[in-house]
Amino acid sequence: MEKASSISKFYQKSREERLALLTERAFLSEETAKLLFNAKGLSEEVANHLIENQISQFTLPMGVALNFIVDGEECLIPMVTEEPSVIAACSNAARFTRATGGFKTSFPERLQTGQMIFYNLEDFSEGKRLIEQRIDEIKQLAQLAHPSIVARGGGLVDLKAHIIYNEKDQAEYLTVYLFVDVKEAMGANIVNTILEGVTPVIQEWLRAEKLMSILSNYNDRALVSSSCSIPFNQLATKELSGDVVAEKIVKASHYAKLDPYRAVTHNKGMMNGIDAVVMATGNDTRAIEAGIHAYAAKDGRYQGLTNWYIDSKSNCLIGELTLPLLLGSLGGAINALPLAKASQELLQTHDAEILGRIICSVGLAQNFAAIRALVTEGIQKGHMSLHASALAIHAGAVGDEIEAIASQLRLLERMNLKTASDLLTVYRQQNS
Ligand SMILES: CC(C)(COP(=O)([O-])OP(=O)([O-])OC[C@H]1O[C@@H](n2cnc3c(N)ncnc32)[C@H](O)[C@@H]1OP(=O)([O-])[O-])[C@@H](O)C(=O)NCCC(=O)NCCSC(=O)C[C@@](C)(O)CC(=O)[O-]
Ligand SMILES: NC(=O)C1=CN([C@@H]2O[C@H](COP(=O)(O)OP(=O)(O)OC[C@H]3O[C@@H](n4cnc5c(N)ncnc54)[C@H](OP(=O)(O)O)[C@@H]3O)[C@@H](O)[C@H]2O)C=CC1
Repeated sequence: MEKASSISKFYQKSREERLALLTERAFLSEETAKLLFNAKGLSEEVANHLIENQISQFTLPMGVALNFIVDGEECLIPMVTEEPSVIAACSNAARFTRATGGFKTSFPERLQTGQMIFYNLEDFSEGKRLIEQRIDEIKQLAQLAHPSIVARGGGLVDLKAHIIYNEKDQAEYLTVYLFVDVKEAMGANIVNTILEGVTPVIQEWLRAEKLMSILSNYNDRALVSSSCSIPFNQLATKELSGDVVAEKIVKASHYAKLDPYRAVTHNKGMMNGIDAVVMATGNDTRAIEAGIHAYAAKDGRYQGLTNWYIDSKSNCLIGELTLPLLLGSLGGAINALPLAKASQELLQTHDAEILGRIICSVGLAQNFAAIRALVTEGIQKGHMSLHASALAIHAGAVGDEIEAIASQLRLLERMNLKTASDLLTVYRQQNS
């Protein structure tokens, strides 16, 4: 069967049928499908050795978003999240892009950043000049500090020295930034190892005090971009024509550049998708979140990160997103988490750069889904109908009761815990 990520009404199938379909379409081996079907959490020793003071395991649901084409490749998106409607929205959004070939990405460079911070220099400008004149020596020091990453074709690629001024505009620190090709890793440990090897020598050169050496999660030397185009005729609703919906989406994207109150929620919607895939692939969600939100404030004001505009020649709505995304396909906890490797199989890639391209596309799709709903029917219709099951469970429904109560909740004008509990009481009386 052709390897297509578009599988209609996938959500109406059982978990077993879904996994069988993904195996049939060669997105999963039989063995990995079995692992996913039977997964009951980490082994005791893994859980006990991954973190400190371990007392239990906290599991979250794992799903898959459909309909994605990224750089011409059909791919399924594993997502770990507790939030209803995120995966449905992501799948729905990707559907809109298929007619024009899905998402196209670019990833010009992927360098991890580290910084060494010095103070109490005699002459800050002289110190800066000294660093700039001895770049080759610093590269050799970096290679000595971590020879194996150089053997893998990586290592220190670039560096810069900046004088950091204080509020009184006085030179107070000299910071040396290193930019390292960390190959398939996210590279925090790699860069920190290089920094600890290089810093003492540079400190001697500068005859300065060292404040600290640490990688930076502000990865502006690992910027990935994704874009998509959606024909107006796909955007029409019962009430609004496609071009009007397109214009409202453009306005929603523009407004998120002007008002931080909206920008934060706009980006949170995008992060619903990004975090879910970062988590599913065993990557460091905190590092990714910190870097992306900092990048959203790069121009001095926190802004929405997606750009939506109209191409009147093609009558399409165009979406673009550029993000700092430095993920690993190995290293950290990735190799210790069996489902992280299963996620790579689903994504059909073990390449950290391609993972970044896909995740950027997921962020763009997730944002489209949210703002399209917001400027048309509103978010509650889709979101709450999928939230109904969570409400039914919260009310105490189990087994068949969950869908029985959820389907009744979806018919109501408003649903909440009280209506769910009342429905469950009646349902149990009728079925006892
Ligand atoms: C929820 C939908 C998709 C329904 O939208 P719909 O048009 O009623 O869905 P449909 O029944 O026509 O189905 C369309 C496709 O959606 C998917 N889909 C549809 N239903 C399911 C389901 N149960 N399970 C899995 N997938 C589902 C599926 O791919 C389906 O294709 P098909 O299988 O029919 O070929 C739509 O209303 C929507 O996208 N709403 C947006 C909801 C959203 O964005 N949720 C994210 C969390 S809220 C959030 O992001 C925070 C926010 C909003 O504040 C961000 C911000 O402010 O920017
Ligand atoms: N602020 C932050 O974000 C921080 C994050 N961390 C944590 O650091 C971890 C990530 O650091 P990272 O350096 O990626 O982790 P690891 O040190 O776990 O993985 C990198 C190592 O993997 C080995 N390796 C094997 N094949 C490759 C390959 N193809 N490309 C690159 N490396 C390869 C290399 O070791 P060798 O060459 O010796 O075989 C390399 O040093 C995460 O757990 C993160 O949470 C830690 C500190 C701060």
